Amino acid sequence: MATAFLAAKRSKDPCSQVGACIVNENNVIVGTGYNGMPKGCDDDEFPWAKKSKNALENKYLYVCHAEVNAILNKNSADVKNCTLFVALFPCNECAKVIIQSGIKEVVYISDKHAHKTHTIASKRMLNAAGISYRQFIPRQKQIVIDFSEINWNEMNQLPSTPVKDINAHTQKEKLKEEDQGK
Ligand SMILES: Nc1nc(=O)n([C@H]2C[C@H](O)[C@@H](COP(=O)(O)O)O2)cc1CO
Ligand SMILES: [Zn+2]
Repeated sequence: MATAFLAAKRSKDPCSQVGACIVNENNVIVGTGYNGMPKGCDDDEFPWAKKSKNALENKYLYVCHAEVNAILNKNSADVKNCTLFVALFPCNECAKVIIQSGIKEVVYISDKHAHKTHTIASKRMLNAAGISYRQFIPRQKQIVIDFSEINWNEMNQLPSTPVKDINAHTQKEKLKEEDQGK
């Protein structure tokens, strides 16, 4: 799921950055994706608006959802029996592609559009197709990516800035727990 969230960071959608990550039966990542305009449709030229009276000036007719991009980006022959990790519950259009692609499980974090028709239709199709879905409850609220970590051993010291300390602390706690056989 963290990989899905990392992929989301690449999205140019100013409102909702959504990421998806597909893993195979051995939990190996076979595809990632995020919501964005189709290839050749410049992210800076196509509209990101949501509420223009002219539907052609809103993003919805153009944007490719994270789930579909992750499936299309797969580096394996297919995604049969794979699990899709995605930040938001898939819409009806993505559900169709998920079903047709052979993905067998969807793991999501937020179902904030549960009341909307596209989610209700999505669940109806996923249920009918026998695709399971479950909510992911993260054990930790955040993971900090610290590029300087790679030099820790070399420097033979722990980082000193507050952001780095979050990682240092987590790392130290983890090592302590491992030592204690937890
Ligand atoms: N499961 C999803 N995957 C996605 O990639 N998206 C994308 C489509 C839009 O770019 C954005 C939703 O825009 P907004 O209505 O929250 O401003 O997130 C949305 C959903 C929700 O169904
Ligand atoms: Zn969708």
